[in-house]
Amino acid sequence: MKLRGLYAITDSQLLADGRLLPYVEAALKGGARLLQYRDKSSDESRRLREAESLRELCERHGAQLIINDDAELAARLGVGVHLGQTDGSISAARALLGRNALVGGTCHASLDLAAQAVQEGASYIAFGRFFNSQTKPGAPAATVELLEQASARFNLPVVAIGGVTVENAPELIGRGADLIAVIHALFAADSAAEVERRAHAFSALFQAD
Ligand SMILES: Cc1ncc(COP(=O)(O)OP(=O)(O)O)c(N)n1
Ligand SMILES: Cc1nc(C(=O)O)sc1CCOP(=O)(O)O
Ligand SMILES: [Mg+2]
Repeated sequence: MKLRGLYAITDSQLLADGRLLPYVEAALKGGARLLQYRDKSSDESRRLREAESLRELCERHGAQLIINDDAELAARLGVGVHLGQTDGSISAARALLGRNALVGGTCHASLDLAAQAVQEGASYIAFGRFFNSQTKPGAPAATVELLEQASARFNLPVVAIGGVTVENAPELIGRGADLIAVIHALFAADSAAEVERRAHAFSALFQAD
């Protein structure tokens, strides 16, 4: 499957109080191709329960689930993982999860980090942050030129993350982003219907080009 389109990422605060499953289902109905479960808590049993429910939703909607930070949980569920620079090695995750699993890596604004991720067996390389991020204001900044350089140099899907909105995403896609990873502009919404509308709007950007 070609990895291209909306990459939705969950947020524990925005999706608290019973919003996790209905809002995620709305994002999937709106066309999200990848879903990352990003929960920084240490409540293992809740994390397992939620991740299992998300896996079921993703299966139903033909999307792929990716667990943030936690290759062991990904292995337990038979899904993918996203790893940052301090979350363990991509090659170890690849060995654990097998050759068909999605293993993504954070490359910040560095082509050298991307080259290393590619060499270790990553499925995609993620760059950011491109705009001010409400979710992660301290993330190091990247420029859009990096997307062109990365897509010319590496034969892997390129993900753009950080402050992405429906308004600024077209530039990222135009410069080479295959996937746009979004938290706030997708899930900071008053209703599941609004999340679905936003997800459709993000997804439509990929049909236009
Ligand atoms: C698609 C995608 N890209 C980058 C990140 C950031 O990962 P990381 O640097 O490990 O930071 P945390 O998300 O763990 O806070 C990501 N999660 N997803
Ligand atoms: C989790 C994360 N990683 C980033 C990076 O630059 O590596 S930016 C970010 C937050 C993305 O959320 P929002 O769409 O709300 O800005
Ligand atoms: Mg991480």
